[in-house]
Amino acid sequence: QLYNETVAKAFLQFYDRTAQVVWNQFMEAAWNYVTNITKKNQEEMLYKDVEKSQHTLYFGTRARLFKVANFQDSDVKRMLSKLLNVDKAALPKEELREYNEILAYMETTYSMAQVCLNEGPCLPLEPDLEEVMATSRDQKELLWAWQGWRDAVGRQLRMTFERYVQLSNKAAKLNGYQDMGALWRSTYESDSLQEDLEQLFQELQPLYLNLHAYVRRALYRFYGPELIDLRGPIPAHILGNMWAQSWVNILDLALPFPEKPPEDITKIMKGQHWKPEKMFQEAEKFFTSMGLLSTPPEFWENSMMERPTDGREVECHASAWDFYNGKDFRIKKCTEVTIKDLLSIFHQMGHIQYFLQYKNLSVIFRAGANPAFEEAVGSVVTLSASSHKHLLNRGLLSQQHQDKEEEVNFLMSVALEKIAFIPFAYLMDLFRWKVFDGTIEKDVYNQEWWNLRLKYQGLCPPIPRTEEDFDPGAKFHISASLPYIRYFLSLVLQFQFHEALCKASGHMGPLHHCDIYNSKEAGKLLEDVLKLGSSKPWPEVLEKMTGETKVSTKALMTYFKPLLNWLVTENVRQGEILGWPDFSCSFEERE
Ligand SMILES: O=C(CCC(O)(O)[C@H](Cc1ccccc1)NC(=O)c1ccccc1)N[C@@H](Cc1ccccc1)C(=O)O
Ligand SMILES: [Zn+2]
Repeated sequence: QLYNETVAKAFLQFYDRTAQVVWNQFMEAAWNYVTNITKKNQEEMLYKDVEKSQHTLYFGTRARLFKVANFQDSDVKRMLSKLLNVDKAALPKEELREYNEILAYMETTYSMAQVCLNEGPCLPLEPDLEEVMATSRDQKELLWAWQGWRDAVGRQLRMTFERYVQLSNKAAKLNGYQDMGALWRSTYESDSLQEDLEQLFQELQPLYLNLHAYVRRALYRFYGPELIDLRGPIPAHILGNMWAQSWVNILDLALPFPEKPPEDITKIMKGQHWKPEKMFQEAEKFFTSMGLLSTPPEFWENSMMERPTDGREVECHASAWDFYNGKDFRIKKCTEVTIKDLLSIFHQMGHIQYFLQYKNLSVIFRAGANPAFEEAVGSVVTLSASSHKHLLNRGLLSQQHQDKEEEVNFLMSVALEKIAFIPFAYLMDLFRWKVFDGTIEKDVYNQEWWNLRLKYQGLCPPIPRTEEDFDPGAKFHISASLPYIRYFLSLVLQFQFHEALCKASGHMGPLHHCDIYNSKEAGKLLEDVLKLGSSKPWPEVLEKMTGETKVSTKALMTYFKPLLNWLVTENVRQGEILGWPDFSCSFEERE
């Protein structure tokens, strides 16, 4: 019959050839916009976005005509099924234009926002406000930055976000989904995703609750009873991060053995005159040391490695870019010379490596096995890169070995980054899924956000919040309409990958001692997984890497076992209460 498998193959080749051109043009226009935010560049990007949507819709509607049921080739069937979801391209022309303008407005408001001192300079988020949140120990100054950022971003986005939700759900329904949350979850090709996620979260609760109780005690020692209730939630502005998603910046207040502080790697990097380019070279070297692919010249010519000094407005939130021509790959980052930014560059270079490995696939398959795989690749490398063994080997540490107490200090620093992150990464999309499915209605957005922040993270706002505020909008991914559950899943996956890659590299001994640098065996295992892109269902890809078909918290628990033992002992010794039975967020100065 007319639309048979042979025709389908020709149809898909035609799609592939045209998509590369249309997507490349859109990526160029989007890049020009985020690295030079002007009205003209926004218009150009919106125009290219419409062209991309027209292309998507043309092929999406025609893909539907094929009766794939009796097709033989599984790749052809998988490619056609991926074309069926046209996302926002399903919207009528006028509403698509409005939707794209809303997306650009929200992301630009976030990227351009600043908080101004009474008389004097206005501070952007990166690096200034993040620096205040990381280093200030004056809770009034922390409150100034925390509240100022939410006034400058969240409050501005509130109304627009309501319209964004309507149009998102309309687009989702036009694609056959209940709401946009259902469309986002469909990328994981699992009919038990939400239950599986809840299970993973429950397995990790003991670790988080012990860390939360221990950190609350440390903050109590420093800020006193007027700020901290030892049986209650922790105020969200004193955890070293604008969103309290990572607590590593208050390691100095929470160090298990303060008489054995870790070396300050940022200071060592500055002492060795590290520059952003060297940081990118260091990250690339890690991948090539494993026999993986190096970056092409275009990467070094076209990336934006530092915030421009010519007055251009840019989006500083780091990202990696595939220009879908098999040659042009870039990172955009406002790099500062710090260990935090070095590890962030490893994460971005992980995205680049994925691009390089799957660049010869059809554009339809040029994505991760699932979005969590994309995020886990770079993060798994940071687990090795931040190990004592690796930093010593790369000349970023001088102390030869760690004793037991220094090891606990090290594991605490990793836990303040990774374990503190668990409930935050989980609730980000719990919130948005409920907003999309209508469980959370627009007149209670902010109080429902803080209900989730209390329930999952055990946090309180430092000052009363109202429905004039829109605190979720103060986080990049919500202003940029970027799903977040990928980071929760990536957190578990990266330890599962780490265990598999360490085993392949022949590592013996504790998981947190492993460094896969220079391991060609680990590189081969990673390469075989990355070059599949999204051509196979992700459980098959996971099995290829780890031998398991299910995401498992076992490796993560193994990695942190020594720390959990120490934490439980310490919390029992202090008589800590796990959790926050005093659940009220009281604001008056405690008597
Ligand atoms: O947002 C990021 C890093 C940026 C990114 O690499 O994940 C970036 C996000 C982004 C930005 C703009 C447009 C699209 C996505 N993702 C990528 O650059 C990316 C992702 C998939 C494929 C290709 C590129 N990390 C998250 C979570 C995180 C990750 C790792 C450590 C700490 C925290 C955060 O900061 O809250
Ligand atoms: Zn990422």
